[in-house]
Amino acid sequence: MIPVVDCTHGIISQKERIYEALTKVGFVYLINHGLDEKSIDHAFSSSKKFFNLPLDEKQKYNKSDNIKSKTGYVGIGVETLNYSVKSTEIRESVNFSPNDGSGVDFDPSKISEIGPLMKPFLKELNNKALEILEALADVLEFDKQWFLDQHRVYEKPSYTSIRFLYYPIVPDDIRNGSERCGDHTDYGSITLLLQDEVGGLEVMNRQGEYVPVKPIENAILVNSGELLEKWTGGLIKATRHRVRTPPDAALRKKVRYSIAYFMHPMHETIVKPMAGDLMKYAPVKTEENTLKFLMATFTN
Ligand SMILES: O=C(O)CCC(=O)C(=O)O
Ligand SMILES: [Fe+2]
Repeated sequence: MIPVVDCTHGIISQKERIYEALTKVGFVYLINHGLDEKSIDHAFSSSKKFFNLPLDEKQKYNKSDNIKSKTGYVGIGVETLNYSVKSTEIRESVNFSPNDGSGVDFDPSKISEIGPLMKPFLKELNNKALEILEALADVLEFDKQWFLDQHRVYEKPSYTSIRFLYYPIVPDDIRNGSERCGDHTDYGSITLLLQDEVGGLEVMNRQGEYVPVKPIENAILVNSGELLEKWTGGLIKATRHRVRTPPDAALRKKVRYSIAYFMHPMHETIVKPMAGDLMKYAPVKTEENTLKFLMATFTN
């Protein structure tokens, strides 16, 4: 169901295929994307070391009560992505942002399990996300610089963040279809997801049915968020997705790790349709729009 695009000759050379996948499915797998595999392995092993710490150690890095901050450790039950249902989602995460403008300084290199290599990795992911956005601008016939100018996230505050996700074993008596991550769309511009081999991610098709996504080793799974849908007047889709425990009995006993890079425009950016149906969405200010989601999904 999810198109696989080989980027051996560069992201830009595959711009039409990437665009087409995001308009039809809202998700696309990129292989041979140029992101260093050693950096990916290192990121996963750091994540495992961190989540293996005792709970009280992890809680020292708790997300601040400042709702405007997206960074820090988020324990089980603190965040519910499907806020219309509010059942506990069995997931932990730890989040870092280049600059979320909250004034909360949460530096990954201060956690010895995560270490100093995380900053260059974040930058690599950021560059990859910018490359994808530039390719999309090209297909949409926007100014080549358009998306780049809205995502200067190292210079100005934004909700751009990297999120290490850990899904512990789900007890057998919990079966609600979205035990690990509730049904949602991402609310930024694009998300780059790296996942281990366990599986469980499901993406909604156009008939409204959930379809499992098969993990592909070292591939980047890209999906478009709400703001890209608005910017393109509905041409590019923000598709619903969730993470459930796999039905396979052996896999159900496995913990799962994934790493997501959420690219958001700068707080100050006003997003309004520039293609497709120009009347479909009212303009939104990025910071306020995202804050609305944070208030709905976090219990603190
Ligand atoms: O862990 C995953 O595979 C997906 C997580 C996700 O969709 C999210 O955090 O927005
Ligand atoms: Fe998501």
